[in-house]
Amino acid sequence: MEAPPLHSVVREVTLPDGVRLPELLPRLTPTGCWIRRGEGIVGLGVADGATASGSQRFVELSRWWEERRAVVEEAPRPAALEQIPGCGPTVFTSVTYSSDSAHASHLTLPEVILGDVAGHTWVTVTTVDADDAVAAVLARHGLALGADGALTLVDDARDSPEFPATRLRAGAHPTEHYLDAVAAGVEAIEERRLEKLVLGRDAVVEAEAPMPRGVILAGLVRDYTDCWTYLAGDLLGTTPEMLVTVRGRDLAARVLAGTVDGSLSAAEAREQLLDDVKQRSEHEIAVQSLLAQLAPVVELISAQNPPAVLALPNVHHLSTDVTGRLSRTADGTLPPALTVAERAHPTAAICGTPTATAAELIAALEQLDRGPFTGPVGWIDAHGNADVGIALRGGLLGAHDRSVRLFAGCGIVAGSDPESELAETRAKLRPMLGVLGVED
Ligand SMILES: C=C(O[C@@H]1C=C(C(=O)O)C=C[C@H]1O)C(=O)O
Repeated sequence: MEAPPLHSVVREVTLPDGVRLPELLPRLTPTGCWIRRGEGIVGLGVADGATASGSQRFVELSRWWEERRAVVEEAPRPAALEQIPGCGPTVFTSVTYSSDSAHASHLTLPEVILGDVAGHTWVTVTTVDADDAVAAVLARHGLALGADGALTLVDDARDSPEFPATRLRAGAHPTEHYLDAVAAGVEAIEERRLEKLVLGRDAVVEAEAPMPRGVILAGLVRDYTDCWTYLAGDLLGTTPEMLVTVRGRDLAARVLAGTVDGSLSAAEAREQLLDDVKQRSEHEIAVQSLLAQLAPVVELISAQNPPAVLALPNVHHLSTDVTGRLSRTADGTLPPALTVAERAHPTAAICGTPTATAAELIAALEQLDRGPFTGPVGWIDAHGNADVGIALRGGLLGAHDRSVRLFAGCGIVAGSDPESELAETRAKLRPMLGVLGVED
């Protein structure tokens, strides 16, 4: 059966009270979010969507959006907004790290998307029902649009909701399990079974009442300006690592591997990252894995060399930006963003080298369903532009948003010390623990 068309309208607006999008977040209940350095998009409600699992999850999701975006009937867009990526119907997506996960991978097309990019603020309204008026859709999300383009909040939620009391409890395993897993990983590397693997662990934060998603996101946006703050389905966090950005034929990525604590000064961090053989080789493995995996879909690709140091409030990372140009497929089209993401995933930054050996050992040692953690997360618009990050420094909300399962992991190479790696996972949990008001 042919999919019914999607109807979409884009309007240039001023946001309520003339604020920027991040300031509006605490007063919204978003279903999708992607913000960095104060700019991005926030989705409200769900117009349509798809889920998939197993080894064909990328293919199934990608096919669904290719079919859906082909039947979008869009009202003429204001000229100033024609070229803005993420404007118009856009899906938020989260794909699981492993094909074995019990969690679903999904695409979510919000009914309303508020955008604030490059000095433009707009609203995209997408419906399946052609008779669903823009005003009625906006009203469902507490918004009203004046004739002058001023967007207002109808129920006037001036103040952010109270954040409930929270507490931290252990995840699937006690921390000793993580120390043992790292020690076993180092042993496997010393036996030359593999070069590198990434081991993760989880922790759970419970709340006395539902935690307002908009407040969590606003906190992450405020504290981690240089990261991409995301929400897709029940997954939210703030990631510094970009799996793949697609703008037309242009592709970009940011590879991170090699980490020291954020309490070090810039000079100390540079010395311990740039001048350290172990950190540099761990980083190089991750960069090379991405370049090799993307080779079949690019005609040009290059990596920054030497790497830079990315300073975040909680950690410093070795960081390499990659840029390239996508190859056209046999029929002259460009590969869809999710196909490119599937190629790139999993990089050695979140899995290891060789990939298959590392993936097997991760499953055996972590004993954790990572779900969407370390999987692709981001958005894809109807022109095929996309930002797909790696889901790090985040967690998965539980029933009624009264709990969140957090995840953090570390790259293990020859000579890695279990206690230091455990400390590194603590540092990587800090963005979420901070905004959830929990002390580790
Ligand atoms: C796995 C995580 O981070 C990854 C591991 C890194 C490392 O070991 O140095 C650095 C960045 C990420 O690629 C995480 O944040 O949970």
